[in-house]
Amino acid sequence: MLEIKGLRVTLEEEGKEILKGVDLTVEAGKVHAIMGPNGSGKSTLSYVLAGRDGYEVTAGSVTLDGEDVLELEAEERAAAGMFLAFQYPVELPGVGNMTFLRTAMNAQRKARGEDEISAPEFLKMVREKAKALNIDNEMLKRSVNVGFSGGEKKRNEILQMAMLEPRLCILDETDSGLDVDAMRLVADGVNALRSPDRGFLVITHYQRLLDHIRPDVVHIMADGRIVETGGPELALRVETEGYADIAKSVA
Ligand SMILES: Nc1ncnc2c1ncn2[C@@H]1O[C@H](COP(=O)(O)OP(=O)(O)OP(=O)(O)O)[C@@H](O)[C@H]1O
Repeated sequence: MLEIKGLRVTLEEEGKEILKGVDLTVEAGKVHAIMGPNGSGKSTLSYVLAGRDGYEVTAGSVTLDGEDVLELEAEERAAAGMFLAFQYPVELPGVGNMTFLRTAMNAQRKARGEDEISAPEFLKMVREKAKALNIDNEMLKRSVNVGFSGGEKKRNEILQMAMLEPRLCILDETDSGLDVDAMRLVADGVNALRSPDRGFLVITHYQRLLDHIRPDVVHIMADGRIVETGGPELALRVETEGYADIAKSVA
């Protein structure tokens, strides 16, 4: 489904190379996790996939179901079914959470040539999904993420993901700053979305999220490359050995 080949990326302003040849394939129905030391390029990879400005792709390719992702604008990527839950969700003062969700859903439906979702259908869906994530009606009425606690912002990201039902979900450190109960809710939200035609790329530092979201494949990124790939046991190895020992065993 998602195929990344030899991806090299530099920062536009400084010309510093961050990604140094990333190869990664995420199949439909699979959950891939990426772990790795601070500064190894994990967030950069997610930003480049989402189409954020400021990065220059100097080599390699990214395709989603055979379509060249790098040629698409950020909103076209979303319409193609990519969703990114950010490490630092943005606040949108003056934009109501419900209005935002409905507008985003309808923009995607329009791009796919589908009819807009009706108000009653939308309300039913958002209430149901918000309830599962312990997001109350008052939070749905507030401006997007404004004054939300860190954990509330992360749960709100998962609500967006649940409403948009993307083909490829990318979660960038969605577990950071979550208390144990909130992490469970986030993990349950992700697990509820698992399906044979949906793929996940989960960036995380902690094994504990992966205890709840059982990944099919775990990758270790170091210095802008995927240096090791394995099953869930690789995440456990990181927990006990740390990255330095794994990097040594790879070198
Ligand atoms: N806009 C920027 N300006 C300067 N340096 C940057 C910028 N964006 C990324 N970098 C650098 O690129 C490297 C990779 O950063 P990135 O955020 O992708 O790492 P990460 O693996 O996600 O780290 P962490 O685990 O700490 O979140 C770091 O050294 C970072 O300082």
